Amino acid sequence: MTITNEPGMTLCDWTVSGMDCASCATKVRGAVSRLPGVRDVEIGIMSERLRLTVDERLTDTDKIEKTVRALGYGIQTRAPGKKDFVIPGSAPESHQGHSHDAHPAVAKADHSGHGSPGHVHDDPADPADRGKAWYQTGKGRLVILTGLLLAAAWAMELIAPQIGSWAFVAACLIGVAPVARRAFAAARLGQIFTIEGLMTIAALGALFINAAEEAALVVFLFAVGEVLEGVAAGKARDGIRALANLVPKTALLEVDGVTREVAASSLTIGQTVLVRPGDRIPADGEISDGTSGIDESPVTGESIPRTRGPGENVFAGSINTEAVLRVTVTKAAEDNTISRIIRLVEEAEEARAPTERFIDRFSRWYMPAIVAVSALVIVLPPLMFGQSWDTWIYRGLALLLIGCPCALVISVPASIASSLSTGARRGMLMKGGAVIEAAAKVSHVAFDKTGTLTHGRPQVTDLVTFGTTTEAQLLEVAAGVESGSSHPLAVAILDRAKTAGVTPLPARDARALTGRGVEATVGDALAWVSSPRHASENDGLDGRGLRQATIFEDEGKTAVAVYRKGVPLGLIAMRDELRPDAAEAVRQLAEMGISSIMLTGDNPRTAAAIAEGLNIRFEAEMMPEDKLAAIRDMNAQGGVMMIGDGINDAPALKQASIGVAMGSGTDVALETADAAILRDRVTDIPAQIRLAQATMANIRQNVSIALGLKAIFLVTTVLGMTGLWIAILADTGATVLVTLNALRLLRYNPEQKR
Ligand SMILES: Nc1ncnc2c1ncn2[C@@H]1O[C@H](COP(=O)(O)OP(=O)(O)OP(=O)(O)O)[C@@H](O)[C@H]1O
Ligand SMILES: [Zn+2]
Repeated sequence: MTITNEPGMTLCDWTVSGMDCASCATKVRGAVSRLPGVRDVEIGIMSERLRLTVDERLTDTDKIEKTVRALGYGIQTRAPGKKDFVIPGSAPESHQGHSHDAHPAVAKADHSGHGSPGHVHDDPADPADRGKAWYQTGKGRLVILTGLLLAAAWAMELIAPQIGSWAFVAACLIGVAPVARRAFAAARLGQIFTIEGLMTIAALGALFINAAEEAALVVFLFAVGEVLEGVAAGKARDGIRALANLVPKTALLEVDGVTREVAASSLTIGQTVLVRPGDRIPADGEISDGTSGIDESPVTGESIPRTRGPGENVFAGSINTEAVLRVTVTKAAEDNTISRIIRLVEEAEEARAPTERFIDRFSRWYMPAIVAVSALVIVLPPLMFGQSWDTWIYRGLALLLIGCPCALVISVPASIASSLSTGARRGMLMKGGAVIEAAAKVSHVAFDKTGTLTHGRPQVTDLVTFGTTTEAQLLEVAAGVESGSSHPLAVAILDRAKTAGVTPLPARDARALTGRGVEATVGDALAWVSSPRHASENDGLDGRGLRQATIFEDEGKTAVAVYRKGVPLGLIAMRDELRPDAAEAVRQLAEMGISSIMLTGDNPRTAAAIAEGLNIRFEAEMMPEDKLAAIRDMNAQGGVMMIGDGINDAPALKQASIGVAMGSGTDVALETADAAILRDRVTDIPAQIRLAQATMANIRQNVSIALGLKAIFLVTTVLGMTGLWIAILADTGATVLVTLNALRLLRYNPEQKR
């Protein structure tokens, strides 16, 4: 679900730090959504991002900050230096002085969230605060508790059991205090069933029935769990952090021959930056001076550096490998390709998969249900069958701990986060869990021909002239008609005219005839460049010309006819080379049980010649609406993934279960598709499906681990076979296990066939 800015509503964008466990996100979401004026809350555990849609009833963002801080997490606005919250109708000045961005110091000092050892940025500046924060994180508590437990055990052995016992009580109370504080804060904000709450009740309850040793052990294990959860979550996040670190912070700005270092985020369009060999390029731009090898692997995943020279585009984050370059900035920092990719990956993490929504709903009643069952377990046997209270209180408390749905809730986002960073490293982007789920189930892949199976850069191969027309005259007219068009065929014709030194004739009223060609007025007559079939239907091509066109088409070339009203001028044949790995991609898909089809507007003979080399089914002479219908049919027979260049086949991409934009470089329409492939590799399509399948398998494993462990220990607890500390292990242990399993996806190589 994406949040849109409806009229009268505003979007707030925050970073929340310290959320390592899934119940954290649930807690923050629950508490914040209770604030008046908050309409919609999106939260990503892995991206640490909190986005809100609010209306005018929320008069001050301080409320959001306070709420999140009260729960024990750090919060910072997303766009430093930018006012990202304006209340409609209120005077902007009243908010200027009251900056929400000026809080980094406060945010830093307040990182008391549960276990966040992985965070570099949460070292509080003040030593006293640092000590406090350290204690409140699981890590600090763990060190202190370890000491206390050892001391208590030693006292019990060597001094007196009674003193040892008290030492355990003390350890338990010290350990549970910060947990209880968080539980209390959450309860005050309306979040009654939290893992901290259950923990506190279980620890105090164990003290109550004189199980101090075990209570202390439970508190200790909980701290262990928090530390491990923090480490694991930090690892899962690293992928995204690494992306964000790709863009250099500073740039060498050149003004009037003088260079000085400036913040990369301050660069504006049109400025010139100097990029030394070995440096990362600070902004998307065009090379104005110099030629060098550019390693784009950080952005597109393409590992072979390419030589780029003046006039060519480069991406922010790529590495200049050889020579000094001057680059003219063409995009502001937030519009850089890499920034768009990062935003996309972050948003992808927040877009919850259907499975995840189901689990969220499930956990909402699961926790209260377990609390109710625990209460019954405590009360019923002693009251009805006269059994011992202590036994059943103990079992009830253990059940409470099993009531934490953490492992289950984190199972899906952890897998998805790992999967997204694995994909992003290879230039494979998928917009969220729902897309991954759909991609894993795909049964058909439909390819557009140009720009996906082929390079999308056709070259003119043959010119045929009729009557007295010369090649120059033919090109003059054709280039004139095509001069307004950006169609790959038009580009090829204009290119050829240029190399032949022919100036296109001036043309006006150019009009695209979808799927057929272009018409325009050249001089005082209408002229066309169109498919042979369209031309022969309009007296632009005679039988002999049509036969010649057929010959070209059988060779896999695309022929277009050029003619004036009733006067055939000639034929232009063009060939678009197949991508070298297209056949391999189709073969891999077939191996995976997925059928491929090529949908093209080109004629059946050219299509057949191309399809033969690929071993792919095809449908030719398809108008855009035919493509839509074909995709709708395939949708009905199971999922279909449509691959296009994302520029002119947006409707078909939208119609498919998954639309994948493919193509390297600036033109990838990241925003229009569900997924994107940034490298020039068709085999990335089967790889992406493999990654999706591996992700879904990982999620299934995680859900089984989480539910399986809970189910087993639920039974053993009620039967009295396992106790409190096993219960806590079953919770935090499962969470850690699930996160570790998700991390395996970081090392998964989707390019390797299974
Ligand atoms: N600008 C143009 N100049 C000449 N012919 C054109 C032009 N645009 C379209 N045509 C004719 O229409 C046919 C179909 O074009 P269209 O752009 O609809 O195909 P497409 O389905 O996008 O192609 P592909 O499957 O190759 O990606 C082309 O093969 C060509 O014969
Ligand atoms: Zn938890």
